[in-house]
Amino acid sequence: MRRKLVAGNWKMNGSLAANSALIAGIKAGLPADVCDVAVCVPAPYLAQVQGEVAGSAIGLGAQDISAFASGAYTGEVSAAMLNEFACRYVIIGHSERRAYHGESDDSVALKTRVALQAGLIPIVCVGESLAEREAAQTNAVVGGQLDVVLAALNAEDVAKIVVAYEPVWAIGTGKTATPEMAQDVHAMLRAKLAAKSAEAAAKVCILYGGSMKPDNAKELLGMPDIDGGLIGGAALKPADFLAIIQAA
Ligand SMILES: O=C(CO)COP(=O)(O)O
Repeated sequence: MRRKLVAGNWKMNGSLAANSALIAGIKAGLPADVCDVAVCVPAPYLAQVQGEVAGSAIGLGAQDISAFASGAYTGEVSAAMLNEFACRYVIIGHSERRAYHGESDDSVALKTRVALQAGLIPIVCVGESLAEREAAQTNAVVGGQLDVVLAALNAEDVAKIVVAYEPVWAIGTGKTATPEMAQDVHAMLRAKLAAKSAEAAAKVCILYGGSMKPDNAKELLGMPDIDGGLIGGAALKPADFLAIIQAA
């Protein structure tokens, strides 16, 4: 049985004061040992949040990682730097990075390898646009995105990744995939993992992301191949984030 993971993606939100209040609120209501919990925070706040989650069950994550180890890469944050702040997770290939920062499938695959080599757990994001869904391209697009990552990994490494299915049209829009729609894609992704390694497919958490809220979390998380959530807006409100954790 896979342990569920509920991860908050704070995106480019927060401030020193708001982060403290948010973490304090989550810690105050965090149920004991329900599921794995993480917050993926903007890089400048890694040190702050590392201190504030220390000793709690909340894991720390980053939102991107450099494909390079060090040197003349202005604006980049390396795996070694993430490790210095005790990051456990790193989001890779979020659709916002693919759309606004030219992140390609090949770069996502490379960054996934870099994260694994550094002992970080990559949360590899895949997802289709509305136009692609309407053109019945969902499985081809989403499956193709995962294929590029899987081609870059051996079976042992595949078992260490987390996959997040985030339909682009559901992110921040209030429109959620129905549990059945999400389950169909998750099952397709699980089959791709299984083609690489049955053992890995049984272990890998496949998260759903895209307007997951307290009122739809239970149904989504009740599907056989939905192993948790990658939460945007609702992760910025302690009560909502805690309700999703409770639903898991
Ligand atoms: O992009 C997401 C998480 O990475 C989802 O964002 P929302 O939960 O705000 O739709």
